[in-house]
Amino acid sequence: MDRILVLVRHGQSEWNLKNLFTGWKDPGLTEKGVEEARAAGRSLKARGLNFDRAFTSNLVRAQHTLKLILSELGAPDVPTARDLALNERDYGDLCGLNKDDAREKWGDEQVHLWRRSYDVQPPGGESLKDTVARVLPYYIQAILPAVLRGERVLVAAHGNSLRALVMVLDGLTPQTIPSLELATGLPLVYRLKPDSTVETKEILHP
Ligand SMILES: O=C(O)[C@@H](CO)OP(=O)(O)O
Repeated sequence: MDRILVLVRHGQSEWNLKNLFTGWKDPGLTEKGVEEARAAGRSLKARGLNFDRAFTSNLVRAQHTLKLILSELGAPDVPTARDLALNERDYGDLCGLNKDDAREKWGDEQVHLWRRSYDVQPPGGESLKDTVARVLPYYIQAILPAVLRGERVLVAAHGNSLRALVMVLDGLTPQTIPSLELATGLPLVYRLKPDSTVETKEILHP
């Protein structure tokens, strides 16, 4: 039985392009983001992958990415669940600020801690640890059972909600997680063992 789990970060958003902290704000994809999502669909197709079930967040950039991928695969009607458990990390008071302006104001090191550390919370927002605490229960209750039933599952979500998931899947630690960056629109293809650990992982480049 195949236990396929594919994770894709949404394509470039309007606020990624403007270099703004985004979090739970809801900008759409740029033209480049649309093209990245289509390219992700094409690489999944070229790899012979199709899906029985999909999961996404309640933010449009992830939903639109999923829609474009499924349309490239010629499978627009794959049953899809949307849940805010998969939303981007809430960046709190940083939302809408330019990341370079934030570095000028608070320094590179502090901004890096807010963006990439495991447990430093941005003001009013969620740390990655907080994000893991909502993504992981949803993964265990909703996503993993489908994968273990043999359904091929696609998850279209966000940089930090997926870093939370990859941290668990890849067994990364609070010390090693800061160096994990997920590119927009690059599918991570996991094949799981029956005990839900990772058998193989592959990154699909266009
Ligand atoms: O702004 C955000 O919400 C995220 C993702 O774009 O940014 P970062 O990569 O800094 O965590």
